[in-house]
Amino acid sequence: MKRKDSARNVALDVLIAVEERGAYSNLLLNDRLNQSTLSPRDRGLATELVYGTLQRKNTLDWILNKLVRKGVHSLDLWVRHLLRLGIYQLRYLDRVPPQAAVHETVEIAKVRGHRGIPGLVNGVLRSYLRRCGREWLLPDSPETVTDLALVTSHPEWLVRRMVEVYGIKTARSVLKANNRPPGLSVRVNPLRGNRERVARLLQEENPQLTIRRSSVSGQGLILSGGGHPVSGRLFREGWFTVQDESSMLVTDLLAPRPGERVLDGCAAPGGKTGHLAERMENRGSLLACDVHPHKVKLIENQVRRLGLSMVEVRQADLRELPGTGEPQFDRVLLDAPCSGWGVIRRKPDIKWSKNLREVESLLRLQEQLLEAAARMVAPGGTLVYSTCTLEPRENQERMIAFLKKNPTFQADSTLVETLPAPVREKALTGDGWVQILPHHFESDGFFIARMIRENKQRQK
Ligand SMILES: C[S@@+](CC[C@H](N)C(=O)[O-])C[C@H]1O[C@@H](n2cnc3c(N)ncnc32)[C@H](O)[C@@H]1O
Repeated sequence: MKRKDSARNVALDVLIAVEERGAYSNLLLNDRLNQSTLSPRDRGLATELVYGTLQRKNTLDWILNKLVRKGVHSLDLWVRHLLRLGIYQLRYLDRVPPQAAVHETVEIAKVRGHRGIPGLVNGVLRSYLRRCGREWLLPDSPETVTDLALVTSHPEWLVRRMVEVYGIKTARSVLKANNRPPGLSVRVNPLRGNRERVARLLQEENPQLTIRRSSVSGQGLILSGGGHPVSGRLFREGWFTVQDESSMLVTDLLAPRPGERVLDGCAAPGGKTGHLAERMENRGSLLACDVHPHKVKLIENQVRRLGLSMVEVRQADLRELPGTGEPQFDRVLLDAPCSGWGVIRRKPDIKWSKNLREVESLLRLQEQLLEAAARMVAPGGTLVYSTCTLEPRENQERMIAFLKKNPTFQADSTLVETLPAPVREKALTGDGWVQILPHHFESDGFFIARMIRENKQRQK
């Protein structure tokens, strides 16, 4: 039988490939959707199935382990994913009638598997429906690590760490927020028009959109309610860029001015590079560097679309950039590679594919990158260090170690005055850094530290 290009088949292909190749779901899904002939509605369903199934893996497996005699891990990889997809629809997707979910899932099993598999799939899904009720109830307000891991569907090691760092109440809010769908926010390009004007034009181009102003960044708009702003003329012509609000705040806090010399040390795919150049009104010098050749092209694409001519894009390891050691930049941004625990709702595979050992290997790289970035900050200049993670060893503890080793830098005490009031109230930490958690503004979790280099070199 020929395989149908359906939303469920696409979702299944992606889920299998994520596990087999350890690749990111968002990239694979984009590729697979681009090759498919799915309608916009089915593309939406495939996307929801992929992210939802990855997000809820723990809870789905808990259910399946009660329904599959030898346990979910005794099944072939593709059958396991197909059953997760089936149960996900039955438990979480109100808009798919249960009979349709069972039928479609069994049809896929018939095409892909031998005789026994459709029967198994049919039996498991029907038995879930039959046994529905108290058996599948989970605590509303879980109190233990095990329950929290099951209810919010995260690995226990991550839940344990979140509870250790933030306490049970905040950890619960973070983990629940990780399961809510991410919003769509865009950054207005002030070189094209101000926020009010771009909001008006976007509304004209997409009448069904609801548009709100961001309370986190003055250039941000939050879009909801449908439409495809990214496929329209305004996007192509560089009037706006899709970017998370917390990520916008990073550049706001570096606050580069027109005419300055600025370095974006880990720049790809270029979200913040474009923002820096916009704030600099395309005047001065901005060097955007990234170590990966294929990612450098992404920065170039961004810069071109936004009509920014001031940016020099360079493929280089920041630690070996010619001129490292010369304090030549007024402002330096280090948006460091990190464990990404602040963006789990966008990339749910992070919680299954990474672990605490990975943090260990990142710590050394972050330290070296920060040392290299710091050497290039001119006296009196500003250094911003940011990550999209919630792990203190990559954030607060990194800062404490850095300031101890580099006494010519200090935390910028004026940060508090420059923060938007809602960020100051929710995300300013006692030691003067910003740690946005995903439930604060329904945006990405981000850590941001701003430091100033002394104007005179310290006498020994
Ligand atoms: C968090 S991402 C940067 C995101 C980017 N600032 C943005 O807003 O679009 C971290 C980046 O650091 C880059 N990177 C990792 N090691 C590096 C190194 N040694 N030198 C320069 N870039 C590096 C990675 O390729 C990755 O693109």
